[in-house]
Amino acid sequence: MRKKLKNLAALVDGAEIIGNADTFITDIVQDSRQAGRGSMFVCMEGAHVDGHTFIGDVAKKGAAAIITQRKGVKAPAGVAVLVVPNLDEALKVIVPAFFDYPGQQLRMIGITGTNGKTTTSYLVRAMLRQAGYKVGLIGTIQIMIGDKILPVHNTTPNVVDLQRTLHQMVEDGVQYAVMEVSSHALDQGRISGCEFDTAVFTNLTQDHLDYHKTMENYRDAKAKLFDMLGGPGLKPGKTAVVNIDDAAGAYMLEHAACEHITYAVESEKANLRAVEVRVRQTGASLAVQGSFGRIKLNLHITGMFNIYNVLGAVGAAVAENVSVNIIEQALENFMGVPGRFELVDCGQPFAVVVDYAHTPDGLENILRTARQITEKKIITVFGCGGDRDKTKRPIMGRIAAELSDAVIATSDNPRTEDPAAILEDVMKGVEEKIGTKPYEKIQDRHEAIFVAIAMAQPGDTVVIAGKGHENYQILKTGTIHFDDREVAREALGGIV
Ligand SMILES: CC(=O)N[C@H]1[C@@H](OP(=O)(O)OP(=O)(O)OC[C@H]2O[C@@H](n3ccc(=O)[nH]c3=O)[C@H](O)[C@@H]2O)O[C@H](CO)[C@@H](O)[C@@H]1O[C@H](C)C(=O)N[C@@H](C)C(=O)N[C@H](CCC(=O)O)C(=O)O
Ligand SMILES: Nc1ncnc2c1ncn2[C@@H]1O[C@H](COP(=O)(O)OP(=O)(O)OP(=O)(O)O)[C@@H](O)[C@H]1O
Ligand SMILES: N[C@H](CCC[C@H](N)C(=O)O)C(=O)O
Ligand SMILES: [Mg+2]
Repeated sequence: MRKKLKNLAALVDGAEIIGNADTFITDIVQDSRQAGRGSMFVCMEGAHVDGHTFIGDVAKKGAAAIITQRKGVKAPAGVAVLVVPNLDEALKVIVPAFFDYPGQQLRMIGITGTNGKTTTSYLVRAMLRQAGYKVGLIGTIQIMIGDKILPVHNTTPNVVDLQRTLHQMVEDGVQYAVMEVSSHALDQGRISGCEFDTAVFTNLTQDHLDYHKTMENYRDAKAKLFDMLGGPGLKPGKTAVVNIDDAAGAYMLEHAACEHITYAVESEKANLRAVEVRVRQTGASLAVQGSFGRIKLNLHITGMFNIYNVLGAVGAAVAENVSVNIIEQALENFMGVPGRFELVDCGQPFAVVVDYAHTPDGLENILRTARQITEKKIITVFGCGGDRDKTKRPIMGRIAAELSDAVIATSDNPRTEDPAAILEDVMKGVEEKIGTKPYEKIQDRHEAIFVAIAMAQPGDTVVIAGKGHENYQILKTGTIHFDDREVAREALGGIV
Protein backbone atom coordinates (compact mmCIF):
# COMPACT_ATOMS: atom_id res chain seq x y z
CA MET A 1 0.00 0.00 0.00
CA ARG A 2 1.57 3.30 -1.11
CA LYS A 3 -0.29 6.49 -1.98
CA LYS A 4 0.78 10.11 -2.33
CA LEU A 5 -0.48 12.44 0.40
CA LYS A 6 -1.68 14.97 -2.16
CA ASN A 7 -3.91 12.37 -3.82
CA LEU A 8 -5.56 11.61 -0.49
CA ALA A 9 -5.92 15.32 0.32
CA ALA A 10 -7.62 15.87 -3.05
CA LEU A 11 -10.55 13.74 -1.88
CA VAL A 12 -11.54 16.27 0.80
CA ASP A 13 -12.85 19.78 0.12
CA GLY A 14 -10.87 22.38 2.00
CA ALA A 15 -7.96 20.07 2.90
CA GLU A 16 -4.59 21.75 3.26
CA ILE A 17 -1.10 20.22 3.33
CA ILE A 18 1.74 21.74 5.33
CA GLY A 19 4.94 20.05 4.26
CA ASN A 20 5.76 17.70 1.40
CA ALA A 21 2.57 16.97 -0.58
CA ASP A 22 4.40 14.31 -2.62
CA THR A 23 5.28 12.25 0.42
CA PHE A 24 4.21 8.60 0.18
CA ILE A 25 1.84 7.19 2.79
CA THR A 26 2.18 3.45 3.43
CA ASP A 27 -0.39 2.98 6.20
CA ILE A 28 -2.96 4.95 8.20
CA VAL A 29 -3.05 4.43 11.98
CA GLN A 30 -5.28 5.84 14.68
CA ASP A 31 -3.17 4.58 17.56
CA SER A 32 0.37 5.88 18.01
CA ARG A 33 1.46 2.43 19.14
CA GLN A 34 0.75 1.10 15.64
CA ALA A 35 2.75 3.82 13.84
CA GLY A 36 5.69 2.86 11.67
CA ARG A 37 7.78 4.10 8.78
CA GLY A 38 5.62 5.92 6.21
CA SER A 39 2.40 5.86 8.20
CA MET A 40 -0.08 8.69 8.55
CA PHE A 41 -1.23 9.16 12.16
CA VAL A 42 -4.79 10.27 12.84
CA CYS A 43 -4.86 12.87 15.64
CA MET A 44 -8.18 12.13 17.30
CA GLU A 45 -9.32 14.11 20.32
CA GLY A 46 -10.67 11.29 22.49
CA ALA A 47 -12.70 11.27 25.66
CA HIS A 48 -9.60 10.32 27.67
CA VAL A 49 -6.56 11.60 25.80
CA ASP A 50 -5.80 13.94 22.95
CA GLY A 51 -4.17 12.10 20.05
CA HIS A 52 -2.11 15.22 19.27
CA THR A 53 0.04 14.46 22.32
CA PHE A 54 1.52 11.49 20.45
CA ILE A 55 2.84 13.45 17.43
CA GLY A 56 6.41 13.37 18.78
CA ASP A 57 6.18 9.59 19.35
CA VAL A 58 4.93 8.80 15.86
CA ALA A 59 7.58 11.06 14.32
CA LYS A 60 10.27 9.03 16.11
CA LYS A 61 8.74 5.87 14.68
CA GLY A 62 9.10 7.26 11.14
CA ALA A 63 5.56 8.48 10.46
CA ALA A 64 5.36 10.41 7.17
CA ALA A 65 2.34 12.54 8.04
CA ILE A 66 -0.37 13.34 10.52
CA ILE A 67 -3.99 14.24 9.82
CA THR A 68 -5.83 16.68 12.08
CA GLN A 69 -8.72 19.12 12.08
CA ARG A 70 -6.82 21.54 14.31
CA LYS A 71 -5.21 24.47 12.54
CA GLY A 72 -1.67 25.47 13.52
CA VAL A 73 -0.56 22.02 14.67
CA LYS A 74 3.23 21.69 14.42
CA ALA A 75 4.99 18.46 13.52
CA PRO A 76 8.70 17.64 13.62
CA ALA A 77 10.72 18.16 10.41
CA GLY A 78 9.94 15.57 7.75
CA VAL A 79 6.39 14.91 9.00
CA ALA A 80 3.74 16.49 6.77
CA VAL A 81 0.53 17.83 8.29
CA LEU A 82 -2.79 17.31 6.52
CA VAL A 83 -5.38 19.72 7.94
CA VAL A 84 -9.01 18.93 7.14
CA PRO A 85 -12.17 20.88 8.06
CA ASN A 86 -13.76 17.89 9.84
CA LEU A 87 -11.64 14.88 10.79
CA ASP A 88 -14.46 12.33 11.18
CA GLU A 89 -15.92 13.26 7.80
CA ALA A 90 -12.51 13.28 6.11
CA LEU A 91 -11.63 9.81 7.44
CA LYS A 92 -14.85 8.37 6.06
CA VAL A 93 -13.62 9.35 2.58
CA ILE A 94 -9.84 9.04 2.80
CA VAL A 95 -9.52 5.74 4.66
CA PRO A 96 -11.64 3.49 2.39
CA ALA A 97 -9.93 5.10 -0.64
CA PHE A 98 -6.47 4.52 0.80
CA PHE A 99 -7.23 0.81 1.33
CA ASP A 100 -8.80 0.50 -2.18
CA TYR A 101 -12.39 0.13 -0.95
CA PRO A 102 -12.10 -3.41 0.46
CA GLY A 103 -15.67 -3.19 1.78
CA GLN A 104 -16.86 -3.18 -1.82
CA GLN A 105 -14.66 -6.02 -2.99
CA LEU A 106 -15.86 -8.50 -0.37
CA ARG A 107 -19.38 -9.73 0.15
CA MET A 108 -20.32 -8.29 3.50
CA ILE A 109 -22.78 -9.49 6.11
CA GLY A 110 -23.53 -7.11 8.99
CA ILE A 111 -25.29 -8.18 12.17
CA THR A 112 -26.81 -5.69 14.60
CA GLY A 113 -29.08 -5.89 17.65
CA THR A 114 -28.69 -5.69 21.42
CA ASN A 115 -28.03 -9.40 21.97
CA GLY A 116 -27.01 -12.31 19.80
CA LYS A 117 -24.66 -10.55 17.37
CA THR A 118 -21.58 -12.61 18.24
CA THR A 119 -23.49 -15.89 18.28
CA THR A 120 -25.26 -15.15 14.99
CA SER A 121 -22.01 -14.10 13.32
CA TYR A 122 -20.31 -17.37 14.35
CA LEU A 123 -23.28 -19.33 12.99
CA VAL A 124 -23.19 -17.47 9.67
CA ARG A 125 -19.42 -17.99 9.43
CA ALA A 126 -19.88 -21.73 10.03
CA MET A 127 -22.43 -22.03 7.21
CA LEU A 128 -20.37 -20.02 4.72
CA ARG A 129 -17.27 -22.08 5.53
CA GLN A 130 -19.24 -25.28 5.12
CA ALA A 131 -20.24 -23.94 1.70
CA GLY A 132 -16.53 -23.71 0.85
CA TYR A 133 -15.96 -19.96 1.12
CA LYS A 134 -12.99 -18.30 2.76
CA VAL A 135 -14.56 -16.20 5.52
CA GLY A 136 -13.42 -13.30 7.65
CA LEU A 137 -15.12 -12.43 10.93
CA ILE A 138 -15.00 -9.23 12.98
CA GLY A 139 -16.63 -9.05 16.41
CA THR A 140 -16.48 -8.92 20.19
CA ILE A 141 -14.27 -11.94 20.82
CA GLN A 142 -11.71 -11.64 18.04
CA ILE A 143 -11.05 -11.05 14.35
CA MET A 144 -10.65 -14.14 12.20
CA ILE A 145 -9.19 -14.09 8.71
CA GLY A 146 -9.70 -17.64 7.49
CA ASP A 147 -8.05 -19.58 10.34
CA LYS A 148 -5.84 -16.69 11.46
CA ILE A 149 -6.86 -15.00 14.73
CA LEU A 150 -6.22 -11.35 15.60
CA PRO A 151 -7.09 -9.51 18.84
CA VAL A 152 -9.77 -6.78 19.06
CA HIS A 153 -10.44 -3.72 21.26
CA ASN A 154 -14.00 -3.02 20.17
CA THR A 155 -16.86 -5.13 18.83
CA THR A 156 -16.73 -2.99 15.69
CA PRO A 157 -13.30 -1.38 15.12
CA ASN A 158 -12.84 2.30 14.26
CA VAL A 159 -12.90 3.21 10.57
CA VAL A 160 -9.11 2.99 10.23
CA ASP A 161 -8.67 -0.42 11.84
CA LEU A 162 -11.76 -1.76 10.12
CA GLN A 163 -10.68 -0.74 6.62
CA ARG A 164 -7.15 -2.08 7.23
CA THR A 165 -8.61 -5.40 8.42
CA LEU A 166 -10.93 -5.66 5.43
CA HIS A 167 -7.99 -4.85 3.13
CA GLN A 168 -6.03 -7.67 4.80
CA MET A 169 -8.98 -9.97 4.15
CA VAL A 170 -9.01 -9.06 0.44
CA GLU A 171 -5.24 -9.67 0.24
CA ASP A 172 -5.73 -13.07 1.88
CA GLY A 173 -8.38 -14.15 -0.62
CA VAL A 174 -11.34 -13.87 1.74
CA GLN A 175 -14.70 -13.88 -0.06
CA TYR A 176 -17.06 -13.05 2.81
CA ALA A 177 -16.68 -10.67 5.74
CA VAL A 178 -19.17 -11.37 8.51
CA MET A 179 -19.24 -8.65 11.12
CA GLU A 180 -20.99 -7.45 14.23
CA VAL A 181 -22.10 -3.87 13.80
CA SER A 182 -22.54 -2.15 17.15
CA SER A 183 -24.78 0.84 17.72
CA HIS A 184 -21.71 2.88 18.72
CA ALA A 185 -20.13 2.02 15.38
CA LEU A 186 -23.25 3.04 13.47
CA ASP A 187 -23.53 6.28 15.39
CA GLN A 188 -19.84 7.13 14.95
CA GLY A 189 -19.65 6.14 11.27
CA ARG A 190 -17.02 3.43 11.91
CA ILE A 191 -18.48 1.43 9.01
CA SER A 192 -18.08 4.14 6.38
CA GLY A 193 -16.87 2.61 3.14
CA CYS A 194 -18.53 -0.74 3.80
CA GLU A 195 -21.23 -1.93 1.44
CA PHE A 196 -23.30 -4.59 3.17
CA ASP A 197 -24.99 -7.21 1.03
CA THR A 198 -27.00 -8.77 3.83
CA ALA A 199 -27.85 -7.25 7.20
CA VAL A 200 -29.40 -9.05 10.16
CA PHE A 201 -31.40 -7.49 13.00
CA THR A 202 -31.54 -9.71 16.10
CA ASN A 203 -33.44 -7.65 18.70
CA LEU A 204 -33.63 -4.33 20.55
CA THR A 205 -33.78 -4.20 24.33
CA GLN A 206 -32.26 -1.90 26.91
CA ASP A 207 -28.51 -1.29 26.86
CA HIS A 208 -26.06 1.53 26.27
CA LEU A 209 -28.38 4.31 27.45
CA ASP A 210 -25.30 6.01 28.92
CA TYR A 211 -24.27 6.62 25.32
CA HIS A 212 -27.52 6.90 23.34
CA LYS A 213 -29.62 8.49 26.15
CA THR A 214 -32.97 7.22 24.81
CA MET A 215 -34.23 3.94 23.35
CA GLU A 216 -35.38 5.89 20.27
CA ASN A 217 -31.83 7.11 19.59
CA TYR A 218 -30.50 3.60 20.19
CA ARG A 219 -33.06 2.15 17.75
CA ASP A 220 -32.29 4.85 15.16
CA ALA A 221 -28.58 4.04 15.37
CA LYS A 222 -29.35 0.38 14.61
CA ALA A 223 -31.67 1.38 11.75
CA LYS A 224 -28.75 3.07 9.98
CA LEU A 225 -27.47 -0.37 8.99
CA PHE A 226 -30.73 -0.96 7.12
CA ASP A 227 -30.68 2.51 5.51
CA MET A 228 -27.38 1.46 3.94
CA LEU A 229 -29.03 -1.40 2.03
CA GLY A 230 -30.91 0.90 -0.35
CA GLY A 231 -29.87 3.89 -2.41
CA PRO A 232 -28.27 4.94 -5.66
CA GLY A 233 -25.07 3.33 -6.92
CA LEU A 234 -25.21 0.18 -4.80
CA LYS A 235 -24.63 -3.33 -6.10
CA PRO A 236 -27.93 -5.25 -6.53
CA GLY A 237 -28.99 -8.24 -4.43
CA LYS A 238 -29.24 -6.78 -0.92
CA THR A 239 -31.30 -8.47 1.78
CA ALA A 240 -32.51 -7.41 5.22
CA VAL A 241 -32.97 -10.37 7.57
CA VAL A 242 -35.18 -9.27 10.44
CA ASN A 243 -36.60 -10.79 13.63
CA ILE A 244 -40.25 -9.76 13.50
CA ASP A 245 -41.08 -11.15 16.93
CA ASP A 246 -39.14 -8.13 18.19
CA ALA A 247 -41.16 -4.92 18.48
CA ALA A 248 -38.50 -2.96 16.55
CA GLY A 249 -38.38 -5.44 13.64
CA ALA A 250 -41.01 -3.60 11.58
CA TYR A 251 -39.06 -0.36 11.99
CA MET A 252 -35.89 -1.95 10.61
CA LEU A 253 -37.86 -3.31 7.63
CA GLU A 254 -39.22 0.18 6.90
CA HIS A 255 -35.62 1.36 6.63
CA ALA A 256 -34.55 -1.42 4.27
CA ALA A 257 -35.24 -0.60 0.62
CA CYS A 258 -34.29 -4.11 -0.59
CA GLU A 259 -35.39 -7.76 -0.32
CA HIS A 260 -36.68 -8.80 3.10
CA ILE A 261 -36.41 -12.14 4.88
CA THR A 262 -38.31 -12.15 8.16
CA TYR A 263 -37.91 -14.70 10.95
CA ALA A 264 -39.84 -15.51 14.09
CA VAL A 265 -40.88 -18.17 16.53
CA GLU A 266 -44.20 -16.53 17.44
CA SER A 267 -45.33 -14.62 14.35
CA GLU A 268 -46.87 -16.80 11.67
CA LYS A 269 -46.20 -14.10 9.07
CA ALA A 270 -42.46 -14.74 9.06
CA ASN A 271 -40.62 -16.23 6.06
CA LEU A 272 -38.57 -18.42 8.40
CA ARG A 273 -40.09 -20.04 11.47
CA ALA A 274 -38.85 -22.38 14.16
CA VAL A 275 -41.32 -25.04 15.22
CA GLU A 276 -41.21 -28.13 17.44
CA VAL A 277 -38.51 -26.56 19.61
CA ARG A 278 -37.11 -28.74 22.41
CA VAL A 279 -34.50 -27.31 24.74
CA ARG A 280 -32.13 -29.55 26.74
CA GLN A 281 -29.07 -28.85 28.89
CA THR A 282 -26.57 -29.81 26.22
CA GLY A 283 -28.49 -28.92 23.07
CA ALA A 284 -31.81 -28.27 21.37
CA SER A 285 -33.85 -29.65 18.52
CA LEU A 286 -36.19 -27.83 16.18
CA ALA A 287 -37.55 -27.70 12.68
CA VAL A 288 -37.02 -24.63 10.51
CA GLN A 289 -39.77 -23.87 8.02
CA GLY A 290 -39.05 -21.72 5.02
CA SER A 291 -39.53 -21.38 1.28
CA PHE A 292 -37.21 -24.42 0.99
CA GLY A 293 -39.63 -26.59 2.98
CA ARG A 294 -38.77 -27.88 6.43
CA ILE A 295 -35.41 -28.90 7.91
CA LYS A 296 -35.09 -30.77 11.17
CA LEU A 297 -32.07 -29.88 13.27
CA ASN A 298 -30.30 -31.28 16.31
CA LEU A 299 -28.10 -28.57 17.79
CA HIS A 300 -25.28 -28.54 20.33
CA ILE A 301 -26.38 -25.06 21.47
CA THR A 302 -29.42 -24.46 23.63
CA GLY A 303 -31.91 -21.87 24.85
CA MET A 304 -34.78 -20.17 23.08
CA PHE A 305 -32.57 -17.15 22.41
CA ASN A 306 -30.24 -19.37 20.42
CA ILE A 307 -33.16 -20.60 18.34
CA TYR A 308 -33.60 -16.96 17.30
CA ASN A 309 -29.88 -16.69 16.54
CA VAL A 310 -30.10 -19.81 14.39
CA LEU A 311 -33.07 -18.38 12.47
CA GLY A 312 -31.26 -15.08 11.83
CA ALA A 313 -28.19 -16.94 10.65
CA VAL A 314 -30.24 -19.24 8.40
CA GLY A 315 -31.87 -16.12 6.95
CA ALA A 316 -28.45 -14.70 6.08
CA ALA A 317 -27.35 -18.01 4.55
CA VAL A 318 -30.53 -18.23 2.47
CA ALA A 319 -29.99 -14.63 1.31
CA GLU A 320 -26.52 -15.70 0.18
CA ASN A 321 -27.92 -18.76 -1.65
CA VAL A 322 -26.32 -21.36 0.62
CA SER A 323 -28.04 -24.69 0.00
CA VAL A 324 -30.29 -26.32 2.58
CA ASN A 325 -27.99 -29.36 2.91
CA ILE A 326 -25.02 -27.17 3.74
CA ILE A 327 -27.07 -25.15 6.25
CA GLU A 328 -28.16 -28.35 7.95
CA GLN A 329 -24.66 -29.83 8.14
CA ALA A 330 -23.09 -26.62 9.42
CA LEU A 331 -25.68 -26.12 12.15
CA GLU A 332 -25.53 -29.71 13.35
CA ASN A 333 -21.73 -29.51 13.57
CA PHE A 334 -21.74 -26.14 15.35
CA MET A 335 -20.27 -26.54 18.83
CA GLY A 336 -21.16 -23.12 20.28
CA VAL A 337 -19.41 -19.86 21.01
CA PRO A 338 -16.88 -19.46 23.86
CA GLY A 339 -18.54 -18.03 26.97
CA ARG A 340 -22.09 -18.29 25.65
CA PHE A 341 -23.98 -20.84 27.77
CA GLU A 342 -20.66 -22.64 28.21
CA LEU A 343 -20.96 -25.59 30.58
CA VAL A 344 -18.07 -26.14 32.98
CA ASP A 345 -18.07 -29.84 33.69
CA CYS A 346 -15.65 -31.40 36.16
CA GLY A 347 -17.95 -34.31 36.86
CA GLN A 348 -19.89 -32.49 39.61
CA PRO A 349 -23.54 -33.48 40.21
CA PHE A 350 -24.87 -30.00 39.32
CA ALA A 351 -24.52 -27.75 36.27
CA VAL A 352 -22.22 -24.74 36.05
CA VAL A 353 -22.92 -22.35 33.19
CA VAL A 354 -20.70 -19.41 32.19
CA ASP A 355 -22.58 -16.91 30.04
CA TYR A 356 -22.03 -13.43 28.61
CA ALA A 357 -25.48 -12.08 29.59
CA HIS A 358 -24.78 -8.45 30.46
CA THR A 359 -28.12 -6.83 29.64
CA PRO A 360 -31.52 -7.20 31.34
CA ASP A 361 -32.87 -9.15 28.38
CA GLY A 362 -29.79 -11.37 28.14
CA LEU A 363 -29.96 -12.19 31.85
CA GLU A 364 -33.67 -12.92 31.68
CA ASN A 365 -33.16 -15.24 28.72
CA ILE A 366 -30.32 -17.14 30.29
CA LEU A 367 -32.16 -17.60 33.58
CA ARG A 368 -35.34 -18.75 31.85
CA THR A 369 -33.26 -21.22 29.86
CA ALA A 370 -31.54 -22.38 33.05
CA ARG A 371 -34.98 -22.93 34.62
CA GLN A 372 -36.03 -25.15 31.73
CA ILE A 373 -33.05 -27.45 32.28
CA THR A 374 -32.76 -27.33 36.08
CA GLU A 375 -34.31 -29.93 38.31
CA LYS A 376 -33.78 -28.08 41.60
CA LYS A 377 -32.34 -24.63 42.33
CA ILE A 378 -30.68 -21.85 40.33
CA ILE A 379 -27.83 -19.97 42.00
CA THR A 380 -26.89 -16.84 40.06
CA VAL A 381 -23.57 -14.98 40.28
CA PHE A 382 -23.49 -11.72 38.37
CA GLY A 383 -22.61 -8.03 38.43
CA CYS A 384 -22.68 -5.03 36.11
CA GLY A 385 -19.88 -3.23 34.28
CA GLY A 386 -18.67 0.24 35.22
CA ASP A 387 -18.65 3.21 32.79
CA ARG A 388 -21.74 1.77 31.13
CA ASP A 389 -25.53 2.21 31.33
CA LYS A 390 -26.23 2.66 35.07
CA THR A 391 -29.97 2.29 34.74
CA LYS A 392 -29.68 -1.38 33.77
CA ARG A 393 -28.13 -2.30 37.16
CA PRO A 394 -31.25 -2.41 39.41
CA ILE A 395 -33.25 -3.92 36.55
CA MET A 396 -30.76 -6.78 36.28
CA GLY A 397 -30.84 -7.08 40.08
CA ARG A 398 -34.61 -7.51 40.00
CA ILE A 399 -34.44 -10.07 37.18
CA ALA A 400 -31.77 -12.12 38.98
CA ALA A 401 -33.79 -12.07 42.21
CA GLU A 402 -37.06 -13.02 40.51
CA LEU A 403 -35.72 -15.82 38.33
CA SER A 404 -33.15 -17.43 40.68
CA ASP A 405 -33.40 -19.34 43.94
CA ALA A 406 -30.26 -17.69 45.34
CA VAL A 407 -28.28 -14.65 44.19
CA ILE A 408 -24.66 -13.68 44.73
CA ALA A 409 -24.14 -10.15 43.46
CA THR A 410 -20.53 -9.33 42.62
CA SER A 411 -18.24 -7.19 40.43
CA ASP A 412 -18.03 -7.35 36.64
CA ASN A 413 -15.56 -4.93 35.01
CA PRO A 414 -15.73 -1.87 37.29
CA ARG A 415 -13.45 0.10 34.92
CA THR A 416 -13.00 3.61 36.41
CA GLU A 417 -15.96 3.34 38.80
CA ASP A 418 -16.01 2.32 42.47
CA PRO A 419 -17.04 -1.37 42.48
CA ALA A 420 -18.84 -0.97 45.81
CA ALA A 421 -21.05 1.78 44.35
CA ILE A 422 -21.92 -0.34 41.28
CA LEU A 423 -22.80 -3.21 43.57
CA GLU A 424 -25.10 -0.95 45.59
CA ASP A 425 -27.00 -0.05 42.38
CA VAL A 426 -27.39 -3.76 41.61
CA MET A 427 -28.42 -4.58 45.21
CA LYS A 428 -31.30 -2.08 45.08
CA GLY A 429 -32.97 -4.34 42.51
CA VAL A 430 -31.97 -7.59 44.21
CA GLU A 431 -33.36 -6.52 47.58
CA GLU A 432 -36.61 -5.32 46.04
CA LYS A 433 -37.49 -8.76 44.70
CA ILE A 434 -35.49 -11.37 46.60
CA GLY A 435 -38.07 -11.93 49.36
CA THR A 436 -36.97 -14.73 51.67
CA LYS A 437 -34.54 -16.34 49.23
CA PRO A 438 -30.84 -16.40 50.18
CA TYR A 439 -28.59 -13.72 48.74
CA GLU A 440 -25.16 -12.25 49.30
CA LYS A 441 -23.12 -9.27 48.20
CA ILE A 442 -19.52 -10.36 47.58
CA GLN A 443 -17.44 -7.79 45.73
CA ASP A 444 -14.55 -10.17 45.00
CA ARG A 445 -15.72 -12.15 41.95
CA HIS A 446 -13.34 -15.02 42.66
CA GLU A 447 -14.81 -15.46 46.14
CA ALA A 448 -18.37 -15.03 44.81
CA ILE A 449 -17.90 -17.92 42.38
CA PHE A 450 -16.38 -20.10 45.12
CA VAL A 451 -19.30 -19.36 47.47
CA ALA A 452 -21.90 -20.12 44.78
CA ILE A 453 -20.26 -23.42 43.87
CA ALA A 454 -19.99 -24.40 47.54
CA MET A 455 -23.74 -23.75 47.93
CA ALA A 456 -24.76 -25.95 44.98
CA GLN A 457 -26.52 -29.26 45.61
CA PRO A 458 -27.13 -32.16 43.18
CA GLY A 459 -29.64 -31.07 40.50
CA ASP A 460 -28.90 -27.34 40.86
CA THR A 461 -27.50 -24.95 38.24
CA VAL A 462 -24.94 -22.26 39.03
CA VAL A 463 -25.19 -19.47 36.45
CA ILE A 464 -22.13 -17.19 36.27
CA ALA A 465 -23.20 -14.30 34.07
CA GLY A 466 -21.72 -11.17 32.53
CA LYS A 467 -18.18 -11.95 31.45
CA GLY A 468 -18.48 -15.05 29.25
CA HIS A 469 -15.31 -15.42 27.14
CA GLU A 470 -13.50 -12.51 28.83
CA ASN A 471 -10.21 -13.60 30.35
CA TYR A 472 -9.62 -10.30 32.10
CA GLN A 473 -11.16 -7.95 34.61
CA ILE A 474 -10.88 -4.19 34.05
CA LEU A 475 -10.22 -2.40 37.32
CA LYS A 476 -9.39 1.24 38.06
CA THR A 477 -5.81 0.15 38.70
CA GLY A 478 -5.43 -1.77 35.44
CA THR A 479 -6.52 -4.96 33.73
CA ILE A 480 -5.89 -8.27 35.48
CA HIS A 481 -6.20 -11.86 34.27
CA PHE A 482 -9.60 -13.27 35.26
CA ASP A 483 -11.56 -16.06 33.63
CA ASP A 484 -14.90 -17.21 35.09
CA ARG A 485 -14.39 -20.68 33.58
CA GLU A 486 -10.97 -21.10 35.17
CA VAL A 487 -12.21 -19.90 38.55
CA ALA A 488 -15.21 -22.23 38.35
CA ARG A 489 -12.90 -25.17 37.55
CA GLU A 490 -10.67 -24.20 40.44
CA ALA A 491 -13.66 -24.10 42.79
CA LEU A 492 -14.99 -27.41 41.45
CA GLY A 493 -11.53 -28.96 41.91
CA GLY A 494 -12.02 -28.55 45.63
CA ILE A 495 -15.23 -30.56 45.74
CA VAL A 496 -15.13 -33.30 43.07
C1 LIG B 1 -17.01 5.75 23.63
C2 LIG B 1 -16.13 5.21 22.54
O1 LIG B 1 -16.62 4.75 21.55
N1 LIG B 1 -14.81 5.28 22.77
C3 LIG B 1 -13.85 4.86 21.74
C4 LIG B 1 -12.86 5.98 21.53
O2 LIG B 1 -12.20 6.11 22.75
P1 LIG B 1 -11.76 7.47 23.41
O3 LIG B 1 -12.49 8.64 22.83
O4 LIG B 1 -11.83 7.27 24.87
O5 LIG B 1 -10.23 7.48 23.01
P2 LIG B 1 -9.01 7.88 23.91
O6 LIG B 1 -8.58 6.71 24.72
O7 LIG B 1 -9.32 9.17 24.61
O8 LIG B 1 -7.88 8.12 22.81
C5 LIG B 1 -7.96 9.20 21.86
C6 LIG B 1 -7.13 8.84 20.67
O9 LIG B 1 -5.76 8.67 21.06
C7 LIG B 1 -5.29 7.46 20.55
N2 LIG B 1 -4.23 6.95 21.42
C8 LIG B 1 -4.49 6.62 22.71
C9 LIG B 1 -3.47 6.13 23.51
C10 LIG B 1 -2.16 5.99 22.97
O10 LIG B 1 -1.18 5.57 23.62
N3 LIG B 1 -1.97 6.35 21.68
C11 LIG B 1 -2.96 6.82 20.90
O11 LIG B 1 -2.72 7.12 19.74
C12 LIG B 1 -6.50 6.54 20.45
O12 LIG B 1 -6.34 5.52 19.48
C13 LIG B 1 -7.59 7.53 20.02
O13 LIG B 1 -7.60 7.68 18.63
O14 LIG B 1 -11.94 5.60 20.53
C14 LIG B 1 -11.20 4.38 20.81
C15 LIG B 1 -10.27 4.11 19.62
O15 LIG B 1 -11.00 3.90 18.46
C16 LIG B 1 -12.17 3.24 21.04
O16 LIG B 1 -11.47 2.04 21.34
C17 LIG B 1 -13.09 3.61 22.17
O17 LIG B 1 -13.93 2.58 22.50
C18 LIG B 1 -13.93 2.29 23.90
C19 LIG B 1 -12.79 1.32 24.25
C20 LIG B 1 -15.21 1.65 24.30
O18 LIG B 1 -15.28 1.09 25.36
N4 LIG B 1 -16.22 1.73 23.49
C21 LIG B 1 -17.47 1.05 23.75
C22 LIG B 1 -18.47 1.95 24.48
C23 LIG B 1 -17.97 0.63 22.40
O19 LIG B 1 -17.66 1.23 21.37
N5 LIG B 1 -18.70 -0.44 22.39
C24 LIG B 1 -19.25 -0.95 21.18
C25 LIG B 1 -20.36 -1.94 21.38
C26 LIG B 1 -20.32 -2.94 22.46
C27 LIG B 1 -21.41 -3.97 22.24
O20 LIG B 1 -21.21 -4.89 21.44
O21 LIG B 1 -22.46 -3.88 22.90
C28 LIG B 1 -18.14 -1.57 20.32
O22 LIG B 1 -18.30 -1.59 19.08
O23 LIG B 1 -17.15 -2.05 20.89
N1 LIG C 1 -30.99 -13.64 20.49
C1 LIG C 1 -30.79 -13.35 21.76
N2 LIG C 1 -31.73 -12.73 22.50
C2 LIG C 1 -31.53 -12.42 23.79
N3 LIG C 1 -30.41 -12.73 24.48
C3 LIG C 1 -29.43 -13.35 23.80
C4 LIG C 1 -29.56 -13.69 22.42
N4 LIG C 1 -28.43 -14.28 22.03
C5 LIG C 1 -27.62 -14.29 23.08
N5 LIG C 1 -28.21 -13.75 24.17
C6 LIG C 1 -27.64 -13.53 25.50
O1 LIG C 1 -26.71 -12.47 25.35
C7 LIG C 1 -25.38 -12.89 25.66
C8 LIG C 1 -24.41 -12.33 24.64
O2 LIG C 1 -24.63 -12.97 23.39
P1 LIG C 1 -23.78 -12.51 22.14
O3 LIG C 1 -22.39 -12.38 22.56
O4 LIG C 1 -24.11 -13.39 21.00
O5 LIG C 1 -24.44 -11.06 21.94
P2 LIG C 1 -23.81 -9.73 21.34
O6 LIG C 1 -24.96 -8.99 20.74
O7 LIG C 1 -22.68 -10.04 20.46
O8 LIG C 1 -23.26 -8.96 22.63
P3 LIG C 1 -22.28 -7.64 22.61
O9 LIG C 1 -23.22 -6.49 22.60
O10 LIG C 1 -21.52 -7.69 23.87
O11 LIG C 1 -21.42 -7.73 21.42
C9 LIG C 1 -25.42 -14.41 25.64
O12 LIG C 1 -24.44 -14.94 26.49
C10 LIG C 1 -26.85 -14.68 26.09
O13 LIG C 1 -26.94 -14.59 27.47
N1 LIG D 1 -19.93 -4.92 24.61
C1 LIG D 1 -20.42 -4.75 25.96
C2 LIG D 1 -19.84 -5.82 26.78
C3 LIG D 1 -20.16 -5.76 28.25
C4 LIG D 1 -19.51 -6.89 29.01
C5 LIG D 1 -19.56 -6.76 30.48
N2 LIG D 1 -18.68 -7.74 31.03
C6 LIG D 1 -19.16 -5.35 30.94
O1 LIG D 1 -17.97 -5.15 31.09
O2 LIG D 1 -20.04 -4.51 31.16
C7 LIG D 1 -20.04 -3.37 26.46
O3 LIG D 1 -18.91 -2.95 26.20
O4 LIG D 1 -20.88 -2.72 27.06
MG1 LIG E 1 -20.81 -9.30 20.44
